Amino acid sequence: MHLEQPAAFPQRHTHSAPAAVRDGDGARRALRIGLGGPVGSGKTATVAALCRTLRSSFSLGVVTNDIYTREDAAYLLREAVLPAERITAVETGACPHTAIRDDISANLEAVEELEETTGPLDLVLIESGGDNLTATFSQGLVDAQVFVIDVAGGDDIPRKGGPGITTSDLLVINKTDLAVHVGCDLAAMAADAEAQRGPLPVVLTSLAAEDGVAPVASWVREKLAAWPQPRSSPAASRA
Ligand SMILES: Nc1nc2c(ncn2[C@@H]2O[C@H](COP(=O)(O)OP(=O)(O)OP(=O)(O)O)[C@@H](O)[C@H]2O)c(=O)[nH]1
Repeated sequence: MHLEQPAAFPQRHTHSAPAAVRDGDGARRALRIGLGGPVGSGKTATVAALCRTLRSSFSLGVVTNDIYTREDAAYLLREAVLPAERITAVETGACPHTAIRDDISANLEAVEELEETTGPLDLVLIESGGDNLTATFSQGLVDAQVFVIDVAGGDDIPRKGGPGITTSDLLVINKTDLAVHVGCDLAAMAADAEAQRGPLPVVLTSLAAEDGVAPVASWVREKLAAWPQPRSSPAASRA
């Protein structure tokens, strides 16, 4: 889904960081993808579905962010989407965006520890706590970011803009199965999103459907294919 970029299209400031794929020892590090978006839009459900879809092909790790709890990590552990040692939680104790943008040290530590203890990993998914439309990840923390909104939040959300909607590397409009129940015009919502994003991709998902995460998984596979260095053995990440 693409439209030509409007003349007044805002400058991107959160796009993929240049690939710094080697750590201090010259070893390859995992691709880091951040998932942000409003409360309840389906971030954890997307992470869970991505793990189930990709875990047989890639070596995965997950870092979740919650304000006061470890609920998202607990959910992923209960669902056994990955072995327990591959899922870790950061309690932000403040607005979620602080920990993914302003002071990323706790998240960076969590990612690095995951890689040290369970690596080499191909991909680390970092889920932000639910926040508003302004929350984006620091380029120092992630290589690419996905912004998840949902139809139940209102079909005018793409028109409201904000950096997650206009500049994320992938915009996911989730819960399309609910569109009919909340009177959402999916085509208009997608068109508004495309108008805001110019050439940046938008996908529609329903995680209630079997393999509903497929469009996001395809995008992640493309990112992984473009990530330098050979893949490590996927066997260790199988749940
Ligand atoms: N009908 C429907 N429900 C969904 C879909 N995706 C997620 N949900 C449900 O929406 C609720 C919230 O999903 P989560 O994945 O926890 O949302 P989240 O963005 O991680 O929420 P926070 O971490 O609290 O911000 C859960 O009850 C999910 O089962 C979908 O595509 N369709």
